[in-house]
Amino acid sequence: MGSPADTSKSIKVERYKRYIRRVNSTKLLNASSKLLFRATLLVALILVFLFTFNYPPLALADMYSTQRHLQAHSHFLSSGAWEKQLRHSATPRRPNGLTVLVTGAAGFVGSHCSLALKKRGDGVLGLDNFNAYYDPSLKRARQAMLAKHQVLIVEGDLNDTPLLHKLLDVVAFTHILHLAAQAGVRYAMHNPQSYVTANIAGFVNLLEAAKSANPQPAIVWASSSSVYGLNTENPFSELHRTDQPASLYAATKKAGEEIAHSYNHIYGLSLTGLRFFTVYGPWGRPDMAYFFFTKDILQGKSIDVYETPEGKQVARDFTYIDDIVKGCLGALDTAEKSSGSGGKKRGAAQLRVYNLGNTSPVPVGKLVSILEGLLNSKAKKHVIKMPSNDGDGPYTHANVSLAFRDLAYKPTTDLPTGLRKFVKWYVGYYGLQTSLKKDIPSA
Ligand SMILES: O=C(O)[C@H]1O[C@H](OP(=O)(O)OP(=O)(O)OC[C@H]2O[C@@H](n3ccc(=O)[nH]c3=O)[C@H](O)[C@@H]2O)[C@H](O)[C@@H](O)[C@@H]1O
Repeated sequence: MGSPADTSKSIKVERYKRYIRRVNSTKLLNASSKLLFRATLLVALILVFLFTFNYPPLALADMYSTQRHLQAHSHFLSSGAWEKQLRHSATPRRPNGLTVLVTGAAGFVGSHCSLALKKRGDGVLGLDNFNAYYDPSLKRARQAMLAKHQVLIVEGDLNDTPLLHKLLDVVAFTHILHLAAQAGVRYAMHNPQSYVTANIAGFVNLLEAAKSANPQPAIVWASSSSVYGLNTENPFSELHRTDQPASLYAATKKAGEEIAHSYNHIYGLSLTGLRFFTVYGPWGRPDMAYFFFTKDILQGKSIDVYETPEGKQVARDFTYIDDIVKGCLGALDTAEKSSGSGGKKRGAAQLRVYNLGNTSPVPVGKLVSILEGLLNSKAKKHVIKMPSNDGDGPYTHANVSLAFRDLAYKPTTDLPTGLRKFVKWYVGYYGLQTSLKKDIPSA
């Protein structure tokens, strides 16, 4: 046993040691928390740098797509109610009615077709990504118009694979009317990637989902008159060359036709491509000439009217929307079933391509003079040579005998009649009735 002095000394030594251990461990804690803090700061700085300076489009696009993905997934999770809404919209209200997924349903042709299908008792579910290629508020207005008719549009992208699979799982679609695309001939010079993303990757993604579905739906989709490219035979027939596209837009549509061939061949998907010829009408696309000419004429701004390098007028086979809708419905009604199921081909399936035009080309100068009459305003015309490198062609002219034979397609609206209907809608939609000096003359 030691003396009391020894004991007190050893207690003090022990207390000191504990003190030192505590100090050391606090130092260690401080050091590691400092390290942690610095690491967190570094990670945060790197993230801020990536998002803000380094890859803004990529990082933001990823963020938005993840957000949309999560939104879609949160729909999936609270799925009962959401799935019920999908099924309600997609259920036909007539015996043997079609069950159609319409992609691009908030678009020009998509909204008209969705409404026409719904009105005759078919089930329609829309899909649209509401992108900002042109004023999204017009797309929202079309969506609201469709909602009044119990057509639901799911907000989502063609490239969102889980979403597509989910939609095809929830509803046994008999048909897909695929109209979602990056449209516009000249914009391809400015944003080529958007054409590849929507018209090629998006189309393949849709076909992948459709081929795996059970039952496989039949697919009708929008190709374009622009696939005729440098073809000089006239009027354009489905038998003519389409291997000389004059724009990237045309090339992606032509690629779509070839991709359709391969999915038909490998998986037995029933596929019908429709080559639309410059579609116009109420609820149309603001990026198209007839639409922005109307706006500019009313605002007293000058318009560029193109002529060919040889000084000739350019002409288009302008086709009225109601005629195009009849062609789309005719194609859906005559589409045979896909032959495969669950990704396996069980036999040959239908593969078709049709022109849907008006069979009557009109020079752009004539389009302008019709608008001048309807708007009661003189256009400030600026006639210029067509920019040589923007993919534009001098004229289009459809031979529609195949569509007439197989789809009973027969266009009935001439340009003056169709433009009158467009202008009537335009002044109503934008609330301009009173600014026009006189009423739009009726037919
Ligand atoms: O037929 C088609 O498949 C294509 O029709 C239209 O393309 P486009 O015929 O070029 O339609 P607009 O851009 O409205 O041009 C119509 C006419 O006006 C002319 N134009 C265009 C713009 C302009 O400022 N001035 C002008 O005279 C064009 O050369 C063309 O002859 C659509 O924009 C495409 O999405 C569609 O695929």
